[in-house]
Amino acid sequence: MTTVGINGITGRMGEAIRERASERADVSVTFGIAPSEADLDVPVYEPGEAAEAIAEHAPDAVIDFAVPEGTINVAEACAEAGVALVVGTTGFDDAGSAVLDETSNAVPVLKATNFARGIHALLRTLGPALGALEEYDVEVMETHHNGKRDAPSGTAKTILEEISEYREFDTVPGREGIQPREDDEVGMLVRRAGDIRGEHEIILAGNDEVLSLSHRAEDRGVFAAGALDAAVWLVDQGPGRYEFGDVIDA
Ligand SMILES: NC(=O)C1=CN([C@@H]2O[C@H](COP(=O)(O)OP(=O)(O)OC[C@H]3O[C@@H](n4cnc5c(N)ncnc54)[C@H](OP(=O)(O)O)[C@@H]3O)[C@@H](O)[C@H]2O)C=CC1
Ligand SMILES: O=C(O)C1=N[C@H](C(=O)O)C[C@H](O)C1
Repeated sequence: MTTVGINGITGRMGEAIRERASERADVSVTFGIAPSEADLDVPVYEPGEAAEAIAEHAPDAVIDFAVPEGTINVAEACAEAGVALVVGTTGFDDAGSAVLDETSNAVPVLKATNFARGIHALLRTLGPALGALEEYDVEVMETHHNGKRDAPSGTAKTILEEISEYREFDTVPGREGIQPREDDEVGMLVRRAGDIRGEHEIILAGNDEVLSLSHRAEDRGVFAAGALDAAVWLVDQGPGRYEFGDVIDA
């Protein structure tokens, strides 16, 4: 049995993880961290009490779906206590990413911008598609619920990074006015509406044909399941940085 604490336990993903974990026998949520008070079936600590919470519950791992400053706070506590860290939070700046690198010198850290297995299958099809359609224009679009803070999504940034393995381009965030498309650009379109869980689409368009690669998460349970799988796998690894692909390939 893998025991985990959730950083951001009162959020949309915190709730989805608690729900998914309650259906599994291999993992148990023993506490959470969030700024607001909450009456849950596990104790909830304030971010300033992260070290105390970890010392008291001695979890095998912490799963983090919060905000970047909250991730940094809990990462430091995990490094100090020797606890594995799964990071789902998106929107880090370079300094935040450096803290995760530093944390991984002490403990195993697995960060993924998307814990849906379908997204990883999509990412793996992207290279061959770009290789086969070298002259085609590429555009990326993501759509999320109206409560999402960061844009473009972490997954969209991962998709752009993957494209950059195959092409040199400038990312153009939407277009306005007179702005004809250049050959070496990728448009990055962002939509926020309703309670859409998360949609990503890449089009490769030539003359007279369009290849569309798309993924739609229909329930946050799909991210929660992946994050729990990642935690169960990560606790057996040594200090270092890991990706969700490592869990999928294991
Ligand atoms: N990698 C993936 O597969 C996925 C990643 N995400 C990412 O996860 C993150 C959270 O998403 P979502 O659950 O929708 O967001 P929510 O806004 O619903 O939840 C955020 C949670 O973080 C808590 N929080 C705020 N500040 C801190 C802090 N300093 N320390 C600890 N906890 C804090 C909030 O508490 P309070 O309510 O008290 O403010 C809340 O519990 C986002 O970055 C999102 O992009 C989301 C889905 C999938
Ligand atoms: O905030 C969300 O909801 C999501 N965030 C992740 C991202 O930024 O890519 C993953 C998923 O699309 C849902």
